[in-house]
Amino acid sequence: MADHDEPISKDVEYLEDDVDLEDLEDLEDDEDDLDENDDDDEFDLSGVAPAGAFYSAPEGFRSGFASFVGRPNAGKSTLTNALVGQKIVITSSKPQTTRNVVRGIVHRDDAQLILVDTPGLHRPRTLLGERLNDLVRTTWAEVDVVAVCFPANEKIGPGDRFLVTELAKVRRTVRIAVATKTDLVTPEQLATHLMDIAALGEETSTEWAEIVPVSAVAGDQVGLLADLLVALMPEGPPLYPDGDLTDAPEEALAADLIREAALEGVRDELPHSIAVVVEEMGLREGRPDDKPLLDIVANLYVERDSQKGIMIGHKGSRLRAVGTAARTQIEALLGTPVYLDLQVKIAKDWQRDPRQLRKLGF
Ligand SMILES: Nc1nc2c(ncn2[C@@H]2O[C@H](COP(=O)(O)OP(=O)(O)OP(=O)(O)O)[C@@H](O)[C@H]2O)c(=O)[nH]1
Repeated sequence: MADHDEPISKDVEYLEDDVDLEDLEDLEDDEDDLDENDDDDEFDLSGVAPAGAFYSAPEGFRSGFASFVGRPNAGKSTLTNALVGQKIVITSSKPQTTRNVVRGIVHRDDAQLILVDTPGLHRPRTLLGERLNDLVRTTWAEVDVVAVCFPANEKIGPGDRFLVTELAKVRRTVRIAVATKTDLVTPEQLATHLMDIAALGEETSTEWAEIVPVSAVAGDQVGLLADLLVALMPEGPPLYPDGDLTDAPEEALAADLIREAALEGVRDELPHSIAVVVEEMGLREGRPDDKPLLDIVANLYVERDSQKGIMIGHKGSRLRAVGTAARTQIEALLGTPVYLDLQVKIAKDWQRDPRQLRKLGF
């Protein structure tokens, strides 16, 4: 009988704690060394312009940060992609697949809008859940505008109320409401939805600076939403070079795309058990300039042996399909042919283990 694991990975590996105190102390020593060098001309920065001064801006230029929030599946990632005009944030029909804060950048003649895509806020059940909620609140306090997404095809419910109430605790940040997926409802249903959003605002003492209906899929009102967001940004120079679409490291984008591919067709608890870490990424040496090849070595972590079997599939068929789908997406994003070495590993109960969470980047 064939061993299903055979072509992919023979051994079951557990994560090791590879950050130890000694490493941290070494780092502190290095910082001391730098301090001692303060007088050295070697660190002369006089020729370097201050941050923001690299990019000149016309009068009245605006720049700032906006974050889309909302219940899982509300359409936040799809909207970010529609605004930026290129696929940079993973979208999936499974809830809560967006873990990283990935920014999309909208470049316009009059403004630069930096979109921060956060995970959904939810009642925490695990340590991971708590950390994610902290991350969300920190993001809310730092951005210029928080845009709460309410899918038009779903009734406003306790989850939305919880989120808007939590958001009300963050002072200063401007709030707007976005009614998403308007292509899925009739004008009458949309009108009711918009009134429900207004009522929720009153109930939670939230002042919506705008209430905007959009459909990212139909491309309806996406431009208007961009205009409204820009109008709410402070005046200031562009913060990123022209042409940058995201400042997330390419490793994180690749890891997201692998996770997205792995999530296709799996159910129940498994989506929450998957984490992807890109271990290595680099252009293969010795290739002709016109035929580059990007090598990516990635590990897909699950929590249990049974899940590993599901991920790998019969004779490795599922993992191969995931690898091919992910590779195609990464190639499209980065514009370089990719060789993807993908292995499935077990990190036992990683969602509940602080050491493992750190190792996996949370
Ligand atoms: N019909 C329609 N579907 C949409 C629209 N926007 C998003 N969707 C679909 O809704 C689902 C969820 O969209 P996402 O953008 O991944 O939602 P999200 O809010 O980022 O989800 P999480 O990351 O799980 O919080 C996907 O299947 C999208 O294709 C829209 O404007 N119209």
